[in-house]
Amino acid sequence: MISGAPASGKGTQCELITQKYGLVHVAAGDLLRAEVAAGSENGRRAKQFMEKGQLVPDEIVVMMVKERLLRPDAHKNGWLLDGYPRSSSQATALKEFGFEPDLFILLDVAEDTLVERVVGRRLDPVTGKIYHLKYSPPETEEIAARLTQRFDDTEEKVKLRLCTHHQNVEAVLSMYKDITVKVNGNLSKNDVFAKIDSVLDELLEQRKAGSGYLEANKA
Ligand SMILES: Nc1ncnc2c1ncn2[C@@H]1O[C@H](COP(=O)(O)OP(=O)(O)O)[C@@H](O)[C@H]1O
Repeated sequence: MISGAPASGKGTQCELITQKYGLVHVAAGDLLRAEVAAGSENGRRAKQFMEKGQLVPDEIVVMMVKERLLRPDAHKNGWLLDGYPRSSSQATALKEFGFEPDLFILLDVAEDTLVERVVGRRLDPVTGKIYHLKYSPPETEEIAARLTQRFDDTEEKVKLRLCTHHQNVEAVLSMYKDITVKVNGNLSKNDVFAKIDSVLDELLEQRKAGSGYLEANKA
């Protein structure tokens, strides 16, 4: 699981993590935006909350995330949950569905950095890649020309989302304190990934050693 304030770098780090570890990236925000784009009833309802930077009601988000996690690819390759859970009720629902995370990564970023990142954030609708006009500019003019901005990526709206984040983050953290790794998200995206990569690598080593132990015991 990866968590953090709006624009703390969750989506950017998920791109790098899934490239290296082959996990299925399940981002609640992306699932919701897909429903909004599809014009579904859930999407129409969700947009009302998203525009105010408020959490979309559990009865929409929880089922959406659960169905995605139950798909074979997530079961086979493992999942990287991004932007969920954002409340204790969402964390409890996940546990009741039998989904237990191995690691909870919390990206920690200074507030003024977050606002600057949001205002400059752009998305490539063709590849889904995340860019920043100043810190991670598009590689080509062609990409630059088609970049879009999220409807909730304005200075006024990110302040609302930050408020929502601060209201909920402690309750969620308290449920994963034994597996939480806090990562300094103010660094460059590659330096942040280097830290996350070393933690994941160590976890895999432990897992292998552990299974080796179990195998040895069976023999
Ligand atoms: N787990 C969630 N529960 C409820 N609403 C959510 C959840 N994740 C995302 N949302 C809604 O979608 C919006 C965008 O979320 P996201 O794409 O994760 O962006 P960010 O992390 O930058 O806020 C949030 O402001 C909120 O309205």
